[in-house]
Amino acid sequence: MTQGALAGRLAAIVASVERRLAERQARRPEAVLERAVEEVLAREPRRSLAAALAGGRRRPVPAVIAEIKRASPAAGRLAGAGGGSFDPEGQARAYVEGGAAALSVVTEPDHFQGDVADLGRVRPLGLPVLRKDFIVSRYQLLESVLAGADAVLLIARIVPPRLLARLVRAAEEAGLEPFVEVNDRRDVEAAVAAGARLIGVNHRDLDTFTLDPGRFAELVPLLPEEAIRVAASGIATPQRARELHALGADAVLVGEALMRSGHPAGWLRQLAAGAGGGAP
Ligand SMILES: O=C(O)c1ccccc1NCC(=O)[C@H](O)[C@H](O)COP(=O)(O)O
Repeated sequence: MTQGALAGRLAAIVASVERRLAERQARRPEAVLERAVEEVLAREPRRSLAAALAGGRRRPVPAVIAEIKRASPAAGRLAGAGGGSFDPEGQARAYVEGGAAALSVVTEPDHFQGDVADLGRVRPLGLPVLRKDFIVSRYQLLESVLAGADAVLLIARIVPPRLLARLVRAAEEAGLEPFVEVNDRRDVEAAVAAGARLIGVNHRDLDTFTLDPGRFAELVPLLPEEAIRVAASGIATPQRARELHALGADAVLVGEALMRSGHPAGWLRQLAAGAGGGAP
């Protein structure tokens, strides 16, 4: 189903996603989800992530997709790291107060301690909600609508180009906006061929989980002018977000720095004020 040549750690993540997916598919047929999706979309139209980020290059500061990430393979536990329990809605409210344009929620449970129910917990706050997971099938797209997502991450690295194109179309047909993440030139070609409008350049190497801070600058000239360009991962300070904006990012996607910050609204306001500097 997915890319045959996935390396060790990424392959392990995708394998556990596929195992859980097969269990859910066996319990609940896709046709049942399809009917439920129609009802949800009739009741609750989706919000546009693209509209929230469009034109970011021409604004004084980039739009921010602020992420709820409970843990990650690279960083370990991030939510409630100080010992307290984690309140995803409270965290998202701080992002809204700080002026975030959209919310991202990492939902993968085994390696990121994610919870798909967080999508529904933050949806009432009114911003477009991006589901970040390892999507390899249409079934997960339907689940994403039902859980409260407006947009879904599609990682070019983990699926062959033809499946990527099918998932982009299937996401749109399900009422979702596809956000295609790229790591290298080959991924960019696949994203463009798939018709992606929202493209995220991830600084994190998905095989080694190490960060390559030069990746956005390297790949941005290959992105179509009309694409909405997002720089993602390893953005530790407002100053770094401004540098990526100067390189042509409409938006930045920030997870760990906001999760670790004692004052995420302040972090975001510092970016909006153009103050830059270290992490608040
Ligand atoms: O975060 C990880 O360690 C990770 C490892 C393997 C695949 C994906 C991973 N992260 C998903 C993301 O895309 C990031 O959460 C997102 O770009 C935010 O990055 P950061 O600001 O560095 O938390």
